[in-house]
Amino acid sequence: METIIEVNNVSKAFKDKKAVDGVSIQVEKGSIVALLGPNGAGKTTTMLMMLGLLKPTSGSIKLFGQEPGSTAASQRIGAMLQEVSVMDRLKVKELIELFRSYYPNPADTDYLKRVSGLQDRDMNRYAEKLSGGQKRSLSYALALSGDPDLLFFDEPTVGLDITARREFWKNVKELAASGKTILFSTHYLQEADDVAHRIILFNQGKLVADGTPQEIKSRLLKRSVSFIPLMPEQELNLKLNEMDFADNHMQVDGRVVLTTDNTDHVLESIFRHQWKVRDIQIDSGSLDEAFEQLTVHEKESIL
Ligand SMILES: Nc1ncnc2c1ncn2[C@@H]1O[C@H](COP(=O)(O)OP(=O)(O)OP(=O)(O)O)[C@@H](O)[C@H]1O
Repeated sequence: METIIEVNNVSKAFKDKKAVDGVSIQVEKGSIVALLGPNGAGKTTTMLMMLGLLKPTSGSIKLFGQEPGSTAASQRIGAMLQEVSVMDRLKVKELIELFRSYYPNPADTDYLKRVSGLQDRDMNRYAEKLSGGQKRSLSYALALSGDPDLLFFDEPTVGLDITARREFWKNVKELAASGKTILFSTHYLQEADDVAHRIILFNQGKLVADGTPQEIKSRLLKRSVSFIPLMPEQELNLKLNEMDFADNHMQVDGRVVLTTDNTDHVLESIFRHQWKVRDIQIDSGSLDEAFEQLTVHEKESIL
């Protein structure tokens, strides 16, 4: 596997505020990686350092083995950042041609039009006259204009309607399947889960989890086993206190609910010790709730 991005113990401080704190990341060719985290977690700052637009306070970053910001690295990357700022007094087609001219092997203009959803009529409009959604389409076309090997998208779907969002991710998956590497930031676990091969979870400048969506979800998700008890209160309490595999238990609407990492162990224990219960159910907690809880706890790590 070819390593495309290498981030080694990088920190970034703004005055006395540590925006990014000791982050290390390696990204392999052809992967789609989500930087996930709440507002202010350090995702954009990390991305700007990878792009060479901000210098780390400490640590090092390499793209394709080169310094971020170097010509060798810049010619192989494209980016769509949160702030869509386009040059005034240039028409859409002029901007696209200008960007294409920066790269040794630019993408075909018709391809850029097609994947970005820009219409023929948009090509002769001044960029500053475009709607918010159209500016984003232009920004996407510009990010792809150099046919880059590595793409950065900072919250790319904010403001897009459902159809545009679906189209965007379909195209991103095709890009990855053709060998491009994609890094995007998002606030939404669901979006990261739907699209990314790997999720890197940020909180308060730190990397708090890194794994496949399945791994991240199984770490975030607490499951529960619940049942209606058919034994006296005293016996039930005794049994609950002896149960090793549950993190905690509570009673809700006549049901006993045991929260656990391992429902198999809890079930096995219930059957082995012949608990008198009925209507056993297994449930998953809400992913969004778990994610929210994880990211509000300062410095908590699930690595
Ligand atoms: N230029 C700057 N000067 C001072 N502080 C900054 C600067 N840029 C970012 N920060 C601070 O660094 C922290 C991380 O910000 P960053 O924009 O990287 O987070 P984020 O995860 O991208 O958040 P969001 O999802 O809201 O974009 C925040 O506390 C932010 O206020």
